[in-house]
Amino acid sequence: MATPTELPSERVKQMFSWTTGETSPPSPMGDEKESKMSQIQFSVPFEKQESTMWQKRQQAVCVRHAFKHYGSKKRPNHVLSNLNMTVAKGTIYGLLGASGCGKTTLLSCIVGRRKLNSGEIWVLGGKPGTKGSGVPGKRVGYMPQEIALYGEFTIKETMMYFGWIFGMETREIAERLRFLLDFLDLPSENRMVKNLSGGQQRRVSFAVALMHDPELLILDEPTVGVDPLLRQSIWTHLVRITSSGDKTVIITTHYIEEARQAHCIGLMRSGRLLAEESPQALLTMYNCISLEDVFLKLSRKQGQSNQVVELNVSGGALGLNKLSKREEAPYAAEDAQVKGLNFHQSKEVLIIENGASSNGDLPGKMTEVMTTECEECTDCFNLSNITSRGKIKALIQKNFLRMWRNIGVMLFIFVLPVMQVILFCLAIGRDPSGLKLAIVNDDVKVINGDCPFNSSCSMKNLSCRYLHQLEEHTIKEYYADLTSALNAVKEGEAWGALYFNENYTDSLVARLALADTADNETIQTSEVQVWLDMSNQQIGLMLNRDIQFSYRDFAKDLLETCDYNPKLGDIPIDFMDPIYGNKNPSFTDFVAPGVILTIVFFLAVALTSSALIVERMEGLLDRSWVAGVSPGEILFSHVVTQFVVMCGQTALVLIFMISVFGVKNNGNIVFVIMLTLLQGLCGMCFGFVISAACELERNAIQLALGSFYPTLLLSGVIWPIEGMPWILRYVSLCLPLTLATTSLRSILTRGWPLTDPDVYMGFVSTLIWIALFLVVTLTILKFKRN
Ligand SMILES: Nc1ncnc2c1ncn2[C@@H]1O[C@H](COP(=O)(O)OP(=O)(O)OP(=O)(O)O)[C@@H](O)[C@H]1O
Repeated sequence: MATPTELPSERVKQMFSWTTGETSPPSPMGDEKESKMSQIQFSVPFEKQESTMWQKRQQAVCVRHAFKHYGSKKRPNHVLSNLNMTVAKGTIYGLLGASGCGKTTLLSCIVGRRKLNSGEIWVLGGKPGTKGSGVPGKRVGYMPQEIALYGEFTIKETMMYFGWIFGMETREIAERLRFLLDFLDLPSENRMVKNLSGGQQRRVSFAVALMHDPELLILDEPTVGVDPLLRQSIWTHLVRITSSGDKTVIITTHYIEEARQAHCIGLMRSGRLLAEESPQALLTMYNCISLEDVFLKLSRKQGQSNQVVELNVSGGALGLNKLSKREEAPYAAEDAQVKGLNFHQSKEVLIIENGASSNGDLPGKMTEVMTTECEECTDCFNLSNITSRGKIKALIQKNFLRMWRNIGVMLFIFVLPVMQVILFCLAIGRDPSGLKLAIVNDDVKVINGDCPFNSSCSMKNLSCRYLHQLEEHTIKEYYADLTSALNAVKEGEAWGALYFNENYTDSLVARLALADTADNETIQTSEVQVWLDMSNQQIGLMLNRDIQFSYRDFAKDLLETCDYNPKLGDIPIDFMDPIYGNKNPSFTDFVAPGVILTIVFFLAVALTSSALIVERMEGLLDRSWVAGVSPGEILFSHVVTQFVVMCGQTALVLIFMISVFGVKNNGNIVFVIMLTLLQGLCGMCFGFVISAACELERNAIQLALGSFYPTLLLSGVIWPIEGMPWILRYVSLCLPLTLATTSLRSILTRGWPLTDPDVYMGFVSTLIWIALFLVVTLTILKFKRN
């Protein structure tokens, strides 16, 4: 591009006549810029020109009246304020500005990662994010400021991953990799990214952006941490790829002087472009010897006059306009000094190898003309679609590799569920044993714990015969008197005290003989008196049950040995064989179905809840999105990976529960497996919701952990929901684990088939929850992407 000093008078005249309508409009980029220069130099008042759709589409990037703020509408942080930018095709555009002035924000809007609050952006003839625009997608190569690489990948795997996402063939990727390794002086392709130095990692990140040879290369500080020689060779490469005219580069850098090699420089401050010129033009216009001085001059000027020299393209004519104070409100309080630029670094002298770049000439060439003015640009480009299979392959392989390379994750996936099952089966549901009972037996003299009795039809020492039945779970300790026995219970040395009075055997025989004619005293003295510590419900109820059942067994045994019908000793209720379960039901069998589902559900939640967050925080999600990966594809790849993991987890959990620890399964194992897998998927989808909703990993962990207990308590896993207040019962039914637990319990303990409502409702509710979670996740991801 011609610099102002080089502008021939004829050309200026031509431009002047264009503004007054004497000639047809010249080419958009060159003439807009030249018009601006002429306005500066010759103070010619330009009339407003409308920037046509045609003109906007001719540029590689065209930004008009861009406004962008972060934060709420009430307290917005304005980052872009009426910014206009024009990047011609086939040029290198250096975007310079102090730290925090909005460069990254502008770039993320250009690549379609963020949306403007108002204004418009045209990239390669289309609007980013619209169907068919190819942006985000493979038309753009984006190197974000952060490293944004998978640390556990080798350089080769990194290239394969992004190459497949861009739809490249493996062979093509390998060839490109060889070139990039050599060009960027990278170490062996088998080195892990996390083991590379910071500078090497940045170069790998740069290589990823170059990988697919995109039409538009957007580089956010690519030369940070790169030595001067390599930095120069990067610039030389950029100049080379743009020289053909069909590749464009936008680059931000804090090394201001290196930007001399750009064809055009945009000086940005406080969300606007102060100038947009070729380096040579800037130096001449502001009479400076370095770009750094130009920037300082412009910034000081802006601060001193409290006016912004703004690139105003409203209506299409570029010009440096003075804004009124009112318009300048966002800047009024801002310090006039330049903030944060690394000026000390930019002093470095660079060897300009390429003449074309140093003299400021633009090698830009106008490519195909877009004549249709379709806003959504659906049919504007006939791009070959990016192979979805390649993307899915890349995403799935990435998920597996990340898991495989992380020992902690592998242990979490396969060892933790087994440990949980083993601990559950060993620690929960077994009857307590070795419970001490303090016994005072005034009926029989007990010496050294020996309480003698005759097991034939004898009516002697019946207290000892009864105590013999009370063998299970208990340890009997004999005390001399009732006071010391009760003290033992009070002090926690025994769980209960049993007292037999001195006439116990005689009174019991009399009671049996006299039946309904027995007097109260006989009845009273024939009773065993029991004091239990009921502070522990499980132990108290079990001892209560054992003491009663032992009496029944003792009475039946006595009657039988004396040739009476033993049934006379039983209560007149006959409990037949249970229809489901057994006469002595196990708590383990009751809890096991819920525990199986809880383990699989929450392991999946834990595994996925931070998956997207970690990628998002490391900038990886952004990079994948800019490369054209959709939220749906990301979710799908996680679903596939998780499903494989869940198959392994389900197999381990069921094998240990059913085969090793003997939890009863009276139903069809296929339905047991299916329901467990579905619950795993449901947990995974819940994890996605958390992952999509939370910005920070710690919030995700808090939410996942926070949801664990309420779900466990309310889902009828450890206590029947019939015991809850009725409102809670309804809440419980609305949770993802409740109906599934009931369903699995019905299959395992009752052996019910899928046609039973109790069973199929578990499947139906799980499927509904999966769909709901997926919809919510996709909605959040899409919302956040916008
Ligand atoms: N996600 C975000 N939420 C809120 N504010 C943000 C966000 N991203 C950036 N900002 C703010 O927007 C302003 C511009 O940030 P941006 O990253 O675009 O600057 P930059 O010019 O690229 O800076 P640097 O050169 O240091 O990278 C800063 O004040 C920053 O704090």
